[in-house]
Amino acid sequence: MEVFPKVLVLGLPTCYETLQSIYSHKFNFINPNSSNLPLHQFIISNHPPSIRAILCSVSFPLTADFLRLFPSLGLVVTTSAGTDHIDLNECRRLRINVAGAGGLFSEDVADKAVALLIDTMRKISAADRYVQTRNHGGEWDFPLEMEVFPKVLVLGLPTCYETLQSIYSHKFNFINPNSSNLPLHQFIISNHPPSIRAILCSVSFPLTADFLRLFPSLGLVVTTSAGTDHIDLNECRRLRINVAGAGGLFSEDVADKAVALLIDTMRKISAADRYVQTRNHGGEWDFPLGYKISGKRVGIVGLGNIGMEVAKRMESFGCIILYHSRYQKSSVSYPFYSNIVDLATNSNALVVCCALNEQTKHIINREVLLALGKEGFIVNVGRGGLIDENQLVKCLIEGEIGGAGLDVFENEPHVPQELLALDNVVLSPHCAAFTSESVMSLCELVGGNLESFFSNMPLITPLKLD
Ligand SMILES: O=CC(=O)O
Repeated sequence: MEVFPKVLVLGLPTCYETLQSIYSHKFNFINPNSSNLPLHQFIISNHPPSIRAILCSVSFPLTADFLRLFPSLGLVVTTSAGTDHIDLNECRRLRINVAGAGGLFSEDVADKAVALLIDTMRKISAADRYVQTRNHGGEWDFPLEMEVFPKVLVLGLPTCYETLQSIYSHKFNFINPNSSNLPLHQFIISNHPPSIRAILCSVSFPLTADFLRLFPSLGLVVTTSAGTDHIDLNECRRLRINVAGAGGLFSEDVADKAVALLIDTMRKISAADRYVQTRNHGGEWDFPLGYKISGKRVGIVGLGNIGMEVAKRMESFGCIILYHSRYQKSSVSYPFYSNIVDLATNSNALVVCCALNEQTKHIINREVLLALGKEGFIVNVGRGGLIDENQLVKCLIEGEIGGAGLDVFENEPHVPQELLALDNVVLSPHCAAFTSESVMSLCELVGGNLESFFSNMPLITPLKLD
């Protein structure tokens, strides 16, 4: 055999066994794997100056030092298309020829690339594992979502979510903790928090600083509300997380609801309904009188978009509008009260529709309620925390104010039990913003903000954070 040229085999190429069976009558393959000697000793024992060719796979790095062990080396043949495991500069310097697999594998590698892509996007292997390992007999519940869609974590199950999901699930991979039995924290961990770049939330989920910090790649919070008091905006600013809200989308709907609550409490609409529904004697009607709307002085707390819409509506009922706001507005002629107790003293009804923040928390306290008086009414469509709820309940029970229409509460979804027994109170489950129409518009707005964010375009309703 010594007459056949020596070929040193390194990294045991996949094709070696076949190659050997075909070519061993032409080449003397020197294979370190067939020996127990350490590689270096094996090479020395095979007289390196007699080796003129090396056959190698990608798994063996042919370094300059290694190549220099073979003073007669004239050829390196690698069984790969790539040659990054070979010091080509040294080959050039030592005039060693190099032969690779060229384009031999292109079609096979391309086939595999396509297979991997389809497998990851269509979850072929995951589906196989699912069928192999699932050991219960229930319905198939293999997820459709393709991981290539950007993930959007959904928190507080926004009212518009079902519609949004039906319209946008071909664009976003909505991750909804309510669809899982895992506790929230565990659900989040199982969804790889660094892969989550957007959160969609409702007012009912407090986005605290600690929570936001769970997501190192978070770039967007979209809330389905106009109010943003449930979000730590300072932390969003610090972490450079964009925030998009509903903007003025709901102003008319919320104003309609405020007017409805005011008229309901003053004219006792819900109470009248209860009276007719539950009265079980056949005698005369003896339902108590309500109050005329026209001519009443309506004090608006917070003359923003919603406040302006309430003012417009109540003016058309013949009411006189007064207001309290952070600043006096030069664009309106309604009397401005910088002191809210003075506003209450001069109003028959207060409609609370400002944002909740450190300055406005409990802006309606006992003093304001007493100033409003025994025939005064209050409506809250802002946030529960704007009113000191304990004091409100007390004043209602003690007859210190005439009645209240409440869409919001301090500790939602908790509603103080005492309120349920009162006939001069109208209650609503924080839904002033939502109508069939506004929910459709909200879906478009939320979807538009998500699309803008993921295509690096400006948000439609960005919140100014600085
Ligand atoms: O309360 C609802 C909202 O802020 O939009």
